[in-house]
Amino acid sequence: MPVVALTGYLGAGKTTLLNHLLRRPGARLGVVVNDFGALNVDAALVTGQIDEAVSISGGCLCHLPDAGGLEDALHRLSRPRLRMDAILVEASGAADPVALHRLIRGSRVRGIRPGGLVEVIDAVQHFGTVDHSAQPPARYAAATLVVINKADLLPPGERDEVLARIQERVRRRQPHAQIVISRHGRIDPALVFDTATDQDPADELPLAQLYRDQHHHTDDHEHARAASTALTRPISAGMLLDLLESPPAGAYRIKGRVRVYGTRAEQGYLVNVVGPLIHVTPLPQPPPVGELVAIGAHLDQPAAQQRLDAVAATPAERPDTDGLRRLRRYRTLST
Ligand SMILES: Nc1nc2c(ncn2[C@@H]2O[C@H](COP(=O)(O)OP(=O)(O)OP(=O)(O)O)[C@@H](O)[C@H]2O)c(=O)[nH]1
Repeated sequence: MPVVALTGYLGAGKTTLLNHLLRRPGARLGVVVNDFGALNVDAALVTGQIDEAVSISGGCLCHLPDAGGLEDALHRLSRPRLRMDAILVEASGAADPVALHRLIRGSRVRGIRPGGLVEVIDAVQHFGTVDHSAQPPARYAAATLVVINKADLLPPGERDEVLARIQERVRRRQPHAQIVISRHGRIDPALVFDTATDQDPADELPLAQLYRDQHHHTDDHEHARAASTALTRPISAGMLLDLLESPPAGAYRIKGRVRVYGTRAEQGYLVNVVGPLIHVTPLPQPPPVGELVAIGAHLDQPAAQQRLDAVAATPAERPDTDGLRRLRRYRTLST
């Protein structure tokens, strides 16, 4: 289960973005906030006790008093019976994103993985608040997805120039972050998490979810682009690692279920990439049919499709020792 940090300066639009994600039909989201007084999650989306990890219509809410509390909250929200699609941690405006990111990466809670850090920027206030020195703000170092919000409030004549300046400042600190522009935090939830539905089989293939994403035209946000391929045979561990370590241009997330030859038998793996974060988990059984999906707001779709198809079209015939060694570096214990 991905744990996604949601950060941004005071008033940038974190809660607005969180509410937008909570409105995603069918999403089961655990939400951790560290200052409930400042939280204004849509009342309609929240029921139950505030300081309990209670399942609610759109998600789950609990209170985070301190760093130790984060571990406890993640533990409670990651319980398998809650069947969460993701846990979102909304930091207070004063929180240090780099420290929060470190806490999530260092978590010892089983069954979770870092799902990226979404930094929300107020396009109007940016240069008057967080970015006023020669060096771009250190807080961007940990960002995987930067949402430049309140674009609607920029005067039309200045809009493009201001947005370009903010992007340039972010890129100087964090060249690999994916940057999207938004109004009222309306970003494609597919950039942040996958939504499983009760109709999906227990060993759900991401394609079903992708299909829903691509054919859900009533949404009020720009759609992320995606490329996917089915894997009918074991793939080369080396080619897989090349893909995960050097993703196609514009890819923000890569996910998949794959089969590779281990030294003794075929092994299945669940792979997840978010920005620079690579996560590999062994599956109890190799999947009969595997799959790879790449998603990104600015994905070069044809190039991504070619890369994924090339992996699918080069089935491995035997264990690839060097590839397996690289794979093991990322491998985490299955839970
Ligand atoms: N015009 C406009 N207003 C926005 C946009 N996004 C958020 N707002 C408004 O900005 C105000 C602050 O938004 P919040 O989502 O509460 O910001 P926050 O980052 O959670 O704030 P704190 O938790 O206090 O740090 C609210 O009044 C929102 O309605 C946007 O894109 N355009």
